[in-house]
Amino acid sequence: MAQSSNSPANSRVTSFDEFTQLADYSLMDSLHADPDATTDGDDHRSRQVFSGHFVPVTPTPIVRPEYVIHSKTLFRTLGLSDELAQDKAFSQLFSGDVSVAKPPMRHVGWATGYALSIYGTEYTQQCPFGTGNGYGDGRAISIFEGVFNGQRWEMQLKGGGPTPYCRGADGRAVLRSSVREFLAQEYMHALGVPTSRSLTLYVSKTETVARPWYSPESHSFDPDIITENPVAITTRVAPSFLRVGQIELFARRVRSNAHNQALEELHMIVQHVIEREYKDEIDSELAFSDKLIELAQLFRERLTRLVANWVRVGYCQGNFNSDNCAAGGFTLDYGPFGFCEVFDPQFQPWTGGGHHFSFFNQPTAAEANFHMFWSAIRPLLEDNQEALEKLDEIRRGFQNVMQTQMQDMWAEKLGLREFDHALFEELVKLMSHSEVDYTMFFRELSHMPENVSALKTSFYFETSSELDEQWQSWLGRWHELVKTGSDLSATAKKMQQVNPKYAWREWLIVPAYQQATQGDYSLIEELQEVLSRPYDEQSKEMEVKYYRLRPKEYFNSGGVSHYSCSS
Ligand SMILES: Nc1ncnc2c1ncn2[C@@H]1O[C@H](COP(=O)(O)OP(=O)(O)OP(=O)(O)O)[C@@H](O)[C@H]1O
Ligand SMILES: [Mg+2]
Repeated sequence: MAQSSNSPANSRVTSFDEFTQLADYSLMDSLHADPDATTDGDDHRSRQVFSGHFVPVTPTPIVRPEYVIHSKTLFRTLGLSDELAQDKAFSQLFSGDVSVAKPPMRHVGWATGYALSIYGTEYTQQCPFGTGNGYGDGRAISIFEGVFNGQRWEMQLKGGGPTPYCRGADGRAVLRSSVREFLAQEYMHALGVPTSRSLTLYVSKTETVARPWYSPESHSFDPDIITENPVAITTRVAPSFLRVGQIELFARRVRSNAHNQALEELHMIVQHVIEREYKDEIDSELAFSDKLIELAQLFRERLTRLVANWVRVGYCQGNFNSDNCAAGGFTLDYGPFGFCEVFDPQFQPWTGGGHHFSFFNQPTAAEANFHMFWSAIRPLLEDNQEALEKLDEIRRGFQNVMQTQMQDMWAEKLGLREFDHALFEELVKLMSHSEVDYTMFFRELSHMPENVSALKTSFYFETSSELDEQWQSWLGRWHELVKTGSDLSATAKKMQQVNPKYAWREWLIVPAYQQATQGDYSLIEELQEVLSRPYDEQSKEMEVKYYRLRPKEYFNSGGVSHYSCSS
């Protein structure tokens, strides 16, 4: 990738001063700031934001911050030395105190507004003003945009205090959800699934907020107690945090003729999406209408591939609304997520999510988001019938492309050259009947067993001899098909590269954030380590500890098998 002309090469950044030198706001400066905002960003009250692409706002630092963890992997990618994570000024900055910033870095961060569509239906009720003008980053504040080794990244605090979009809430995130988000982002990256990344995590030693949650050993569906939780700030990093909902917000303003710059602001934000997320793939010489066609094509490709990847690794985004759908086609918002343990196509860990966002419904949820994206960029082509037709064709083709991505993914997971419909249908039935552990089952299958007995370590349910026979015959047919590919050991090896050994198991994450509340971060570190190499066999000790079926007591267990989004 080309080195940006005004950024120094940063082979290794060892000091805070060097870090701040990498700030570069040239792209975001091309956008409109909210004309009603104070320039020093100190207005944190919930209010309507009528125009502009972002609101300058300062974060509110957490009180007495303490370092918990940083991502060594991401630090390496960015060229930051590990020591920086515990540097005084760096720690202050990423626990919300932007006053330490030195030019060219700025003392003010920014939050963005976005619209919300749930499963393709537009909502404004979530906005306290009923207009949609008060909905957006309520507790996410970007504080840095810069170029690291030629690549542009944005850094965003989550839990950095209220913004005008806070809707009267505290703008905070609790330690529990911050630990989950921190670990899950890096786990997804290690699995090879496009995602926002984790930079750092700091917790307050004294500041707490109250949230509904589950009492110990609760079987309640909804939270049954209110608990005080330490507040924390995780910083996430991505090429941008532009969401489908953001493009929608500007398109809605065009439709309602909200102000006379509405169409221009929509144009600008879409141009910005191209610049930030698709620059390397879209020829800058193309006419804008052709760029839009390319953008739609590329986003469809990324989104369908993303969702196929989610299903491959057992990930469920329990609230896949357009405001949680990154325009760059990567995973965003690790609140209502979970990973499927006991195989269930309708798995949905988030109690507020409903069936439509369950595990196997994700392709349909993605299509609804793509639909909103398509209808949001359409006004930009209104005077170009030919381009509109091309765009509509891309929209119509979503389902086919999605299906192909899913079938290719299943074929890969099963070590087959081609997807086999009958074999797959039968497998889904058997996996459901035997209540298999999704991750362990495919991992065991990657060792090419001839006999069903070898798969039973992944079963939660004692199978009948009849079911065993069905498995045996399925295995026979599978082996026949596998044989038509390359040699068995090469296939096994390939399968082990798409079927992870180490899964996200919520009951193994819970103790990590609980111990962190007591100031012990060792389990978080251990999890970071195990989850950074999910396809490797790792040590016997790690296998015994982490390659395990979920124990009985964690079924139907509030905060473990299901949870509300009290984050
Ligand atoms: N404690 C809070 N204070 C202010 N706003 C909040 C708070 N919790 C959630 N929100 C806002 O409510 C909306 C819905 O919450 P949701 O859980 O999807 O988001 P999130 O997890 O905070 O954000 P993101 O999508 O940025 O990861 C978001 O716009 C979010 O900014
Ligand atoms: Mg969200």
